[in-house]
Amino acid sequence: MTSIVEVRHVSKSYGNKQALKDVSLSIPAGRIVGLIGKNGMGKTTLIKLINDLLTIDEGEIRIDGQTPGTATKQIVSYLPERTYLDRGMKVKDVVRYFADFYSDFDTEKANRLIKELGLDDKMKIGTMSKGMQEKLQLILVMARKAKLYILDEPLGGVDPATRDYILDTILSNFAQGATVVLSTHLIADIERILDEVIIIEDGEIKQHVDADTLRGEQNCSIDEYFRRTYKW
Ligand SMILES: Nc1ncnc2c1ncn2[C@@H]1O[C@H](COP(=O)(O)OP(=O)(O)OP(=O)(O)O)[C@@H](O)[C@H]1O
Repeated sequence: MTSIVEVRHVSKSYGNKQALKDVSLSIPAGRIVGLIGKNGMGKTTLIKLINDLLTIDEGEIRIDGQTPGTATKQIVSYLPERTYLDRGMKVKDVVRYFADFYSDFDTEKANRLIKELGLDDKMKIGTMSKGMQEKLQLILVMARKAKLYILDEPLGGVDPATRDYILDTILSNFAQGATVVLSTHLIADIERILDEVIIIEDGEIKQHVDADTLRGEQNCSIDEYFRRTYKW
């Protein structure tokens, strides 16, 4: 299987806090991969390195064979942990902005999802709740025809009833053959969509397994296994 993300012996520190310790992993193309770990374990740091938002101390990363940078940003659609949308803009203006900025952005799809998820395109970002802003951000990210979608805590501020809807939106909207990496500590909610699970603890990769294999071997859900093994 060809891999879309290769991380080789990557370490990263903030001052004297080592956030990632000699991390190596390979993510095959076409899979939905969960990056699972408790708060502060290094998920966002790894995701930011993949997105060229932080510099690597040691090791190397390749996205579709290339070092993270301008070229990889063309093929990676990234949902950051925090909302970054301009509060003064209306939903429809943000959609236009994305369409101008990304050549792979599908305006029709974005507008359809905005309707489906019950958002009003005339609303100003600043008047929307945090959960509504998160939904909009996810729509914008999923409306790109990217090779790789990286979603940092996509369910963060969304109510439980909406989570399934969001997951279905992810499932039914990523481009054919693309890869989705999503980070979360809410395993129970997302495990049904995962092909692979990467467990990160204290900046180290503890396990990288096929979701069905893990469930079969352990005879329980990934959520149960994770709670039992990592004292969740
Ligand atoms: N800018 C920073 N300066 C100093 N330490 C940082 C900084 N950003 C992260 N850290 C530390 O690095 C470690 C990993 O943080 P990171 O944000 O990658 O974790 P995470 O798994 O994404 O957590 P969460 O689920 O809470 O978002 C934590 O101990 C955190 O305190």
